[in-house]
Amino acid sequence: MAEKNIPTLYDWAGGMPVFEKLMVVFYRKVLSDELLAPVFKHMSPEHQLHVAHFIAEVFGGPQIYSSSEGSHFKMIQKHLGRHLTEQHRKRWVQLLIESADELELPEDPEFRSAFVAYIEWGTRIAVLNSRETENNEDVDVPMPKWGWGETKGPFIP
Ligand code: HEM
Repeated sequence: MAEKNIPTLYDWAGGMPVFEKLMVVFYRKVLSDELLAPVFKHMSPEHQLHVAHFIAEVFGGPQIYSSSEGSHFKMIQKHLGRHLTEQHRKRWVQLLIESADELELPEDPEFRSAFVAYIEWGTRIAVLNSRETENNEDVDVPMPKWGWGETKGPFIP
């Protein structure tokens, strides 16, 4: 397959409606989870939409989060001083994967490998940032970009 025809993870997942629905289902689970509910009880009404836009952008979607809602710097800022634990992180990952299954996001090994790799990376960064009280990043640090990685996808049956 010519490189220019390789879809982004965003397109392969089904575009923005899929990311927005994913976060609705995910935060419903989060708020009824006894470990995570206290962490998110003060989240803003826009939170789930912002996270949907953030992840969509990382996966090659439109620059909605970084152009009008926040920046990578601001996202880091939101995690500072929250003292997230490995237990929080693992539950977050588990609930997100369950939500992806429920919404029938693509199940092919290539997509799921790239998806989980980002979630694993992003949540570990969030935990590290949550131990800091100051943001040591550059204010204009670019958004992360995530592609197919080692699988060089997408899945071709
Ligand atoms: C890939 C991993 C993650 C991404 C991409 C991410 C993304 C974000 C973004 C974009 C915001 C800002 C939302 C806004 O502008 O309103 C945010 C805030 C926040 N995140 Fe994360 N996050 C991740 C992992 C985690 C984990 C593992 C936890 C805890 C278990 C967590 C807890 C929070 C909390 C508590 C806030 C602030 C909510 C509020 O009170 O408004 N995040 N995150």
